[in-house]
Amino acid sequence: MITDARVLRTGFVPREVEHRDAEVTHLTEVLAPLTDGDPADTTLLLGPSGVGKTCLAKYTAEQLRQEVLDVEYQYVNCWQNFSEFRTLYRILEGLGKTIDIHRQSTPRDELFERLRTYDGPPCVVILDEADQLEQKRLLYTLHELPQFSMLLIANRERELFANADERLTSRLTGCERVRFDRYDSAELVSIMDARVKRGLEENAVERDQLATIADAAAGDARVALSVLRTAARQAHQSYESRITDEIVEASIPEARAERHEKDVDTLTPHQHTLYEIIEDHDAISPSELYEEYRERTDDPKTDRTVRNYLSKMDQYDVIEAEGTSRDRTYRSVSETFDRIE
Ligand SMILES: Nc1ncnc2c1ncn2[C@@H]1O[C@H](COP(=O)(O)OP(=O)(O)OP(=O)(O)O)[C@@H](O)[C@H]1O
Repeated sequence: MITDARVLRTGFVPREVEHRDAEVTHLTEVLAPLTDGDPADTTLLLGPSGVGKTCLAKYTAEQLRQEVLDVEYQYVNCWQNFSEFRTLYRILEGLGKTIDIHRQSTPRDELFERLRTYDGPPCVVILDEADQLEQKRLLYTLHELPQFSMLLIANRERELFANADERLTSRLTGCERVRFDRYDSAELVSIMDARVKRGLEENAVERDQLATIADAAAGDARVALSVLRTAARQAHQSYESRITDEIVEASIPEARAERHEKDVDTLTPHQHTLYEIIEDHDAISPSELYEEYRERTDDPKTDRTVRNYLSKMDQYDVIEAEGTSRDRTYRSVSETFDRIE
Protein backbone atom coordinates (compact mmCIF):
# COMPACT_ATOMS: atom_id res chain seq x y z
CA MET A 1 0.00 0.00 0.00
CA ILE A 2 2.50 2.65 1.19
CA THR A 3 5.72 2.69 -0.84
CA ASP A 4 7.21 5.94 0.46
CA ALA A 5 5.73 7.32 3.68
CA ARG A 6 7.91 10.46 3.58
CA VAL A 7 5.98 12.05 0.74
CA LEU A 8 2.75 11.96 2.76
CA ARG A 9 4.23 13.86 5.69
CA THR A 10 3.27 17.50 6.22
CA GLY A 11 6.82 18.85 6.28
CA PHE A 12 7.77 17.17 2.99
CA VAL A 13 8.86 19.68 0.35
CA PRO A 14 7.86 18.23 -3.05
CA ARG A 15 10.19 18.32 -6.03
CA GLU A 16 7.46 20.07 -7.99
CA VAL A 17 4.77 22.31 -6.57
CA GLU A 18 1.36 22.19 -8.20
CA HIS A 19 -0.77 25.10 -9.43
CA ARG A 20 1.36 27.85 -8.01
CA ASP A 21 3.30 28.94 -11.10
CA ALA A 22 2.51 32.64 -10.69
CA GLU A 23 3.51 32.62 -7.01
CA VAL A 24 6.71 30.63 -7.69
CA THR A 25 7.65 33.04 -10.49
CA HIS A 26 6.95 36.03 -8.28
CA LEU A 27 9.07 34.65 -5.41
CA THR A 28 11.88 33.64 -7.78
CA GLU A 29 11.96 37.19 -9.14
CA VAL A 30 12.04 38.59 -5.62
CA LEU A 31 15.04 36.42 -4.75
CA ALA A 32 16.79 36.98 -8.10
CA PRO A 33 19.15 39.74 -6.84
CA LEU A 34 20.85 37.10 -4.70
CA THR A 35 22.16 35.42 -7.85
CA ASP A 36 24.27 38.58 -8.36
CA GLY A 37 25.28 38.76 -4.73
CA ASP A 38 22.77 41.52 -3.83
CA PRO A 39 20.18 41.25 -1.05
CA ALA A 40 16.53 40.62 -1.98
CA ASP A 41 13.67 42.80 -0.77
CA THR A 42 11.84 41.73 2.34
CA THR A 43 8.71 39.87 1.20
CA LEU A 44 5.44 39.00 2.93
CA LEU A 45 3.73 35.72 2.06
CA LEU A 46 0.10 36.08 3.08
CA GLY A 47 -2.92 33.79 3.05
CA PRO A 48 -4.98 31.30 5.08
CA SER A 49 -3.73 28.01 6.48
CA GLY A 50 -2.69 25.18 4.18
CA VAL A 51 -2.38 27.16 0.95
CA GLY A 52 1.30 26.43 0.36
CA LYS A 53 3.07 29.48 1.84
CA THR A 54 5.66 27.48 3.77
CA CYS A 55 6.04 24.92 1.01
CA LEU A 56 6.68 27.58 -1.64
CA ALA A 57 9.07 29.60 0.52
CA LYS A 58 11.21 26.53 1.18
CA TYR A 59 10.90 25.27 -2.39
CA THR A 60 12.02 28.58 -3.93
CA ALA A 61 14.86 29.02 -1.45
CA GLU A 62 15.98 25.46 -2.18
CA GLN A 63 15.85 26.07 -5.95
CA LEU A 64 17.99 29.15 -5.45
CA ARG A 65 20.49 27.21 -3.38
CA GLN A 66 20.80 24.66 -6.15
CA GLU A 67 21.34 27.40 -8.70
CA VAL A 68 23.70 29.57 -6.66
CA LEU A 69 26.08 27.56 -4.56
CA ASP A 70 26.95 30.40 -2.26
CA VAL A 71 23.55 31.02 -0.68
CA GLU A 72 22.16 29.80 2.64
CA TYR A 73 18.62 29.64 3.89
CA GLN A 74 17.30 29.31 7.40
CA TYR A 75 13.75 28.44 8.35
CA VAL A 76 12.30 29.29 11.77
CA ASN A 77 8.76 28.73 12.98
CA CYS A 78 7.95 31.69 15.22
CA TRP A 79 4.90 29.98 16.66
CA GLN A 80 7.27 27.57 18.37
CA ASN A 81 10.05 30.14 18.85
CA PHE A 82 7.89 33.10 19.76
CA SER A 83 10.48 35.01 21.78
CA GLU A 84 13.03 37.17 20.07
CA PHE A 85 15.83 35.26 21.79
CA ARG A 86 14.65 31.88 20.55
CA THR A 87 14.16 32.99 16.98
CA LEU A 88 17.53 34.72 16.94
CA TYR A 89 19.11 31.66 18.48
CA ARG A 90 17.59 29.35 15.86
CA ILE A 91 18.88 31.51 13.00
CA LEU A 92 22.38 31.70 14.47
CA GLU A 93 22.32 28.00 15.28
CA GLY A 94 21.55 27.19 11.65
CA LEU A 95 24.47 29.36 10.62
CA GLY A 96 26.79 27.62 13.10
CA LYS A 97 27.19 30.77 15.19
CA THR A 98 25.96 29.66 18.59
CA ILE A 99 29.23 28.38 20.01
CA ASP A 100 29.67 29.87 23.53
CA ILE A 101 26.07 31.08 23.65
CA HIS A 102 24.24 30.08 26.80
CA ARG A 103 20.48 30.13 26.59
CA GLN A 104 20.15 31.36 30.17
CA SER A 105 22.95 33.85 30.54
CA THR A 106 24.03 35.26 27.16
CA PRO A 107 22.60 38.78 26.73
CA ARG A 108 20.36 39.35 23.73
CA ASP A 109 22.61 42.10 22.45
CA GLU A 110 25.40 39.56 22.04
CA LEU A 111 23.14 37.55 19.72
CA PHE A 112 22.25 40.66 17.75
CA GLU A 113 25.95 41.45 17.45
CA ARG A 114 26.63 38.02 15.98
CA LEU A 115 23.90 38.60 13.43
CA ARG A 116 25.36 41.98 12.49
CA THR A 117 28.88 40.63 12.13
CA TYR A 118 27.81 37.52 10.17
CA ASP A 119 30.04 37.41 7.11
CA GLY A 120 29.13 34.03 5.62
CA PRO A 121 27.22 33.46 2.35
CA PRO A 122 24.09 35.61 1.83
CA CYS A 123 21.20 34.10 3.72
CA VAL A 124 17.46 33.92 3.09
CA VAL A 125 15.67 33.89 6.44
CA ILE A 126 12.19 32.37 6.31
CA LEU A 127 10.18 33.36 9.37
CA ASP A 128 7.01 31.28 9.43
CA GLU A 129 4.06 32.57 11.48
CA ALA A 130 6.04 35.79 11.88
CA ASP A 131 3.03 37.53 13.45
CA GLN A 132 3.63 35.38 16.55
CA LEU A 133 6.95 37.05 17.34
CA GLU A 134 6.53 38.83 20.64
CA GLN A 135 9.00 41.58 19.88
CA LYS A 136 9.51 42.81 16.37
CA ARG A 137 12.93 44.43 16.77
CA LEU A 138 14.48 41.39 15.12
CA LEU A 139 12.51 42.06 11.94
CA TYR A 140 13.81 45.58 11.82
CA THR A 141 17.41 44.41 12.30
CA LEU A 142 17.16 41.69 9.66
CA HIS A 143 15.52 44.12 7.25
CA GLU A 144 18.46 46.51 7.64
CA LEU A 145 21.27 43.93 7.30
CA PRO A 146 22.41 43.36 3.70
CA GLN A 147 23.62 39.80 4.43
CA PHE A 148 20.03 38.70 5.07
CA SER A 149 16.91 38.59 2.89
CA MET A 150 13.64 37.99 4.70
CA LEU A 151 10.56 36.02 3.73
CA LEU A 152 7.86 36.66 6.32
CA ILE A 153 4.92 34.26 6.41
CA ALA A 154 1.65 35.21 8.11
CA ASN A 155 -2.07 34.70 7.65
CA ARG A 156 -2.97 38.36 7.72
CA GLU A 157 -0.98 41.52 7.43
CA ARG A 158 -2.94 43.15 10.24
CA GLU A 159 -1.60 40.61 12.75
CA LEU A 160 1.95 40.92 11.50
CA PHE A 161 1.91 44.67 12.15
CA ALA A 162 -0.09 44.38 15.37
CA ASN A 163 2.68 45.23 17.83
CA ALA A 164 5.22 46.69 15.43
CA ASP A 165 6.39 50.22 16.08
CA GLU A 166 6.09 52.99 13.50
CA ARG A 167 9.67 52.63 12.34
CA LEU A 168 9.17 49.00 11.39
CA THR A 169 5.70 49.53 9.96
CA SER A 170 6.96 52.25 7.64
CA ARG A 171 9.78 49.96 6.45
CA LEU A 172 7.47 47.01 5.84
CA THR A 173 4.48 48.73 4.26
CA GLY A 174 6.46 49.24 1.06
CA CYS A 175 7.79 45.68 0.78
CA GLU A 176 6.81 42.96 -1.70
CA ARG A 177 3.73 40.81 -1.08
CA VAL A 178 2.82 37.41 -2.44
CA ARG A 179 -0.81 36.52 -1.72
CA PHE A 180 -2.14 32.99 -1.65
CA ASP A 181 -5.77 31.94 -2.10
CA ARG A 182 -7.41 28.72 -1.03
CA TYR A 183 -7.15 25.85 -3.50
CA ASP A 184 -10.21 24.64 -5.34
CA SER A 185 -11.13 20.96 -5.21
CA ALA A 186 -9.50 20.07 -8.54
CA GLU A 187 -6.23 21.65 -7.39
CA LEU A 188 -6.29 19.72 -4.14
CA VAL A 189 -6.93 16.52 -6.09
CA SER A 190 -3.83 17.07 -8.20
CA ILE A 191 -1.70 17.98 -5.15
CA MET A 192 -2.78 14.69 -3.56
CA ASP A 193 -2.43 12.78 -6.82
CA ALA A 194 1.23 13.80 -7.13
CA ARG A 195 1.90 12.36 -3.65
CA VAL A 196 -0.15 9.23 -4.39
CA LYS A 197 2.01 8.53 -7.45
CA ARG A 198 5.19 8.79 -5.41
CA GLY A 199 4.03 7.30 -2.12
CA LEU A 200 1.36 4.66 -2.75
CA GLU A 201 1.03 1.54 -4.83
CA GLU A 202 -0.79 1.80 -8.13
CA ASN A 203 -4.61 1.83 -7.88
CA ALA A 204 -4.45 2.25 -4.11
CA VAL A 205 -6.94 5.12 -4.24
CA GLU A 206 -9.51 6.27 -6.78
CA ARG A 207 -9.89 9.76 -8.15
CA ASP A 208 -13.44 9.98 -6.78
CA GLN A 209 -12.09 9.28 -3.33
CA LEU A 210 -9.51 12.04 -3.71
CA ALA A 211 -12.37 14.35 -4.72
CA THR A 212 -14.28 13.42 -1.55
CA ILE A 213 -11.18 14.23 0.53
CA ALA A 214 -10.67 17.50 -1.35
CA ASP A 215 -14.25 18.58 -0.67
CA ALA A 216 -13.85 17.85 3.03
CA ALA A 217 -10.57 19.79 3.17
CA ALA A 218 -12.22 23.03 2.00
CA GLY A 219 -9.22 24.49 0.19
CA ASP A 220 -6.60 23.47 2.77
CA ALA A 221 -3.86 21.21 1.37
CA ARG A 222 -2.57 20.44 4.85
CA VAL A 223 -5.93 18.94 5.83
CA ALA A 224 -6.28 17.09 2.50
CA LEU A 225 -2.85 15.46 2.83
CA SER A 226 -3.51 14.62 6.43
CA VAL A 227 -6.74 12.78 5.55
CA LEU A 228 -4.95 10.96 2.73
CA ARG A 229 -2.13 9.92 5.08
CA THR A 230 -4.60 8.70 7.71
CA ALA A 231 -6.56 6.72 5.11
CA ALA A 232 -3.43 5.13 3.62
CA ARG A 233 -2.15 4.17 7.05
CA GLN A 234 -5.52 2.71 8.00
CA ALA A 235 -5.70 0.64 4.79
CA HIS A 236 -2.10 -0.48 5.30
CA GLN A 237 -2.79 -1.61 8.87
CA SER A 238 -5.92 -3.48 7.78
CA TYR A 239 -3.99 -5.28 5.03
CA GLU A 240 -6.28 -3.79 2.38
CA SER A 241 -4.83 -3.56 -1.12
CA ARG A 242 -6.71 -0.32 -1.71
CA ILE A 243 -8.32 2.48 0.27
CA THR A 244 -12.05 1.79 0.64
CA ASP A 245 -14.83 4.42 0.77
CA GLU A 246 -15.45 3.49 4.41
CA ILE A 247 -11.82 4.19 5.27
CA VAL A 248 -12.03 7.58 3.56
CA GLU A 249 -15.16 8.50 5.51
CA ALA A 250 -13.60 7.41 8.81
CA SER A 251 -10.34 9.21 8.10
CA ILE A 252 -11.86 12.66 7.69
CA PRO A 253 -12.77 13.24 11.38
CA GLU A 254 -9.78 11.19 12.54
CA ALA A 255 -7.31 13.33 10.61
CA ARG A 256 -8.94 16.49 11.90
CA ALA A 257 -8.69 15.25 15.50
CA GLU A 258 -5.06 14.21 15.03
CA ARG A 259 -4.22 17.56 13.52
CA HIS A 260 -5.89 19.32 16.39
CA GLU A 261 -3.95 17.27 18.94
CA LYS A 262 -0.67 18.11 17.25
CA ASP A 263 -1.58 21.78 17.23
CA VAL A 264 -2.32 21.65 20.93
CA ASP A 265 1.08 20.03 21.49
CA THR A 266 2.79 22.99 19.87
CA LEU A 267 1.15 25.52 22.20
CA THR A 268 3.47 27.41 24.50
CA PRO A 269 2.79 27.20 28.26
CA HIS A 270 0.85 30.49 28.20
CA GLN A 271 -1.19 29.45 25.18
CA HIS A 272 -1.82 26.13 26.86
CA THR A 273 -3.21 27.83 29.96
CA LEU A 274 -5.61 29.82 27.79
CA TYR A 275 -6.58 26.69 25.96
CA GLU A 276 -7.34 24.90 29.24
CA ILE A 277 -9.51 27.75 30.50
CA ILE A 278 -11.50 27.75 27.27
CA GLU A 279 -11.88 23.99 27.56
CA ASP A 280 -13.22 24.38 31.10
CA HIS A 281 -16.01 26.75 30.08
CA ASP A 282 -18.91 26.45 27.69
CA ALA A 283 -18.56 30.12 26.94
CA ILE A 284 -16.44 32.82 28.49
CA SER A 285 -16.17 36.54 27.97
CA PRO A 286 -12.79 38.02 27.01
CA SER A 287 -12.44 39.90 30.29
CA GLU A 288 -13.27 36.78 32.36
CA LEU A 289 -10.83 34.79 30.30
CA TYR A 290 -8.06 37.29 30.84
CA GLU A 291 -8.80 37.51 34.57
CA GLU A 292 -8.72 33.76 35.02
CA TYR A 293 -5.57 33.51 32.97
CA ARG A 294 -3.90 36.10 35.23
CA GLU A 295 -4.91 34.11 38.28
CA ARG A 296 -3.50 30.88 36.89
CA THR A 297 -0.20 32.34 35.66
CA ASP A 298 2.76 33.69 37.61
CA ASP A 299 4.02 36.01 34.88
CA PRO A 300 1.00 36.84 32.69
CA LYS A 301 1.44 38.33 29.23
CA THR A 302 -0.23 41.59 28.32
CA ASP A 303 -3.84 41.68 27.25
CA ARG A 304 -2.76 42.45 23.68
CA THR A 305 -0.46 39.45 23.44
CA VAL A 306 -3.25 37.26 24.74
CA ARG A 307 -5.59 38.55 22.04
CA ASN A 308 -2.96 37.76 19.48
CA TYR A 309 -2.75 34.16 20.72
CA LEU A 310 -6.50 33.86 20.56
CA SER A 311 -6.83 35.10 17.04
CA LYS A 312 -4.31 32.39 16.14
CA MET A 313 -6.24 29.74 18.02
CA ASP A 314 -9.31 30.73 16.06
CA GLN A 315 -7.78 29.00 13.07
CA TYR A 316 -8.08 25.69 14.79
CA ASP A 317 -11.84 25.78 14.60
CA VAL A 318 -11.55 25.32 10.85
CA ILE A 319 -9.97 21.93 11.33
CA GLU A 320 -11.75 21.01 14.52
CA ALA A 321 -14.45 18.38 14.35
CA GLU A 322 -17.61 20.24 13.52
CA GLY A 323 -19.93 21.51 16.18
CA THR A 324 -18.01 20.68 19.36
CA SER A 325 -18.53 23.14 22.18
CA ARG A 326 -14.84 23.94 22.15
CA ASP A 327 -15.21 24.92 18.55
CA ARG A 328 -18.00 27.32 19.34
CA THR A 329 -16.12 28.72 22.29
CA TYR A 330 -13.09 29.55 20.20
CA ARG A 331 -15.26 31.24 17.69
CA SER A 332 -17.25 33.24 20.19
CA VAL A 333 -14.18 34.36 22.11
CA SER A 334 -12.26 35.49 19.09
CA GLU A 335 -15.28 37.09 17.46
CA THR A 336 -15.81 39.10 20.60
CA PHE A 337 -12.19 40.18 20.54
CA ASP A 338 -12.61 41.19 16.94
CA ARG A 339 -15.56 43.35 17.83
CA ILE A 340 -13.63 45.07 20.61
CA GLU A 341 -10.71 45.97 18.34
N1 LIG B 1 1.09 23.76 -4.50
C1 LIG B 1 1.45 22.69 -3.77
N2 LIG B 1 2.02 21.63 -4.36
C2 LIG B 1 2.38 20.56 -3.61
N3 LIG B 1 2.20 20.46 -2.29
C3 LIG B 1 1.62 21.50 -1.65
C4 LIG B 1 1.22 22.66 -2.36
N4 LIG B 1 0.67 23.54 -1.49
C5 LIG B 1 0.72 22.96 -0.28
N5 LIG B 1 1.29 21.73 -0.37
C6 LIG B 1 1.49 20.81 0.75
O1 LIG B 1 0.40 21.01 1.67
C7 LIG B 1 0.85 21.05 3.01
C8 LIG B 1 0.50 22.37 3.65
O2 LIG B 1 1.17 23.42 2.95
P1 LIG B 1 1.94 24.61 3.71
O3 LIG B 1 2.47 24.14 5.04
O4 LIG B 1 2.93 25.19 2.77
O5 LIG B 1 0.76 25.62 3.95
P2 LIG B 1 0.78 27.05 4.65
O6 LIG B 1 0.07 27.98 3.74
O7 LIG B 1 2.17 27.41 5.04
O8 LIG B 1 -0.13 26.78 5.91
P3 LIG B 1 0.05 27.10 7.48
O9 LIG B 1 -0.28 28.55 7.63
O10 LIG B 1 -0.96 26.19 8.12
O11 LIG B 1 1.46 26.74 7.84
C9 LIG B 1 2.33 20.77 2.96
O12 LIG B 1 2.54 19.40 3.17
C10 LIG B 1 2.74 21.15 1.55
O13 LIG B 1 3.85 20.39 1.13
